Amino acid sequence: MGLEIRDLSVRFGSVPAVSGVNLSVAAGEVVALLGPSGCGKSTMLRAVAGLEPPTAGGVLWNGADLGGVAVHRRGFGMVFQDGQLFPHRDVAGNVAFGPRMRGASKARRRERVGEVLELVGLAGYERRRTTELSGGEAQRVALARALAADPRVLLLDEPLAALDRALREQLAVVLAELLGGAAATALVVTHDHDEAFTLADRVAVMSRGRILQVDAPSRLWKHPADEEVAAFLGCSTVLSARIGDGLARCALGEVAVPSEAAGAGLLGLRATGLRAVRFGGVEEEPEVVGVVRERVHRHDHVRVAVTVPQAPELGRVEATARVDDAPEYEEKVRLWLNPDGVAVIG
Ligand SMILES: Nc1ncnc2c1ncn2[C@@H]1O[C@H](COP(=O)(O)OP(=O)(O)OP(=O)(O)O)[C@@H](O)[C@H]1O
Repeated sequence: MGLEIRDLSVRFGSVPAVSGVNLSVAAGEVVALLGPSGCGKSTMLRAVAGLEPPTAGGVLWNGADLGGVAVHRRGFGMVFQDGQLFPHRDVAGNVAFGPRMRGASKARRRERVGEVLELVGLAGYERRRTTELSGGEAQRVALARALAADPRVLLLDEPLAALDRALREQLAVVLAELLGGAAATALVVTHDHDEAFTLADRVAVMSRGRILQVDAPSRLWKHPADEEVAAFLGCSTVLSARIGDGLARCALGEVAVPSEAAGAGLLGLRATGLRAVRFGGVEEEPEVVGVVRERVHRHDHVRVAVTVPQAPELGRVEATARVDDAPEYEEKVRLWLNPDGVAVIG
């Protein structure tokens, strides 16, 4: 029950934007569609809303096919990147739109507007003009407007993308709480990993019109289904390993893995999965040594690329070092694997 997307395809002329996608969103569940630009996320959301006719397949709500059901009769609420508030109405006028369309009394509308503005943290904003709101406030009003109509499903298309990074991170947490608190059923399109992982119960990774994997964030992070998903989730190095007893052994050493898997496997390493530490030649040479070939200062760490003399086949491998003791260019460093940045592929 809930929302079901079944064998959905949408073509634009010769462009297959969405190709045979299956996905279900249970009542009260938040699912994020995550993928690079042009992979078909927005088209899929628009097809669910009824704004884009499917070439094949369809969308069901609680088992009933929505094929012939017009956009405004689907009972879905939409929020876009730029809010699209009605400029000639104040905040209350925008938020009351849904309840007014459904014939709610004036008193009930006022009550509902107060409730949802409170929910999005904008109590008292009723009479504000939409042109005088900050970007973050405008998006919260857009969300309030969608929520006020008591939608069966919220469809959010990059709801925070127009905001600056700090505000985006802050509002993602607010939105996650809000969706959870309202037990909302939602499908959220985003190209931002952190946003998807913050908001969603499950994340669907899309590429070229298809869904590659749908899983809970923690599972997706530790067990990407294949190398493409792993690369998309930031694994810049893939290397073979022997896995057993909760340990993976590879050319860069040993690391704890949560995998039940045993035998030959593939590890995906994010830069945070490999730490580069100076040893200055004072101590005995460590087991796994890298030579720094590139270094870039990032906000809270130094990103280095190293070559590993004992595993030249890996080429340059990304690793992280501490800001306050960052190795120099060409310096030899001790390498160790950090389980937080290591995924078991497949
Ligand atoms: N109205 C349209 N007419 C023709 N082609 C379209 C149309 N809308 C989208 N496309 C094409 O369909 C594909 C998927 O586009 P879509 O906007 O769904 O991707 P997206 O993943 O949402 O990308 P972004 O993150 O950049 O918004 C792209 O190749 C795009 O160029």
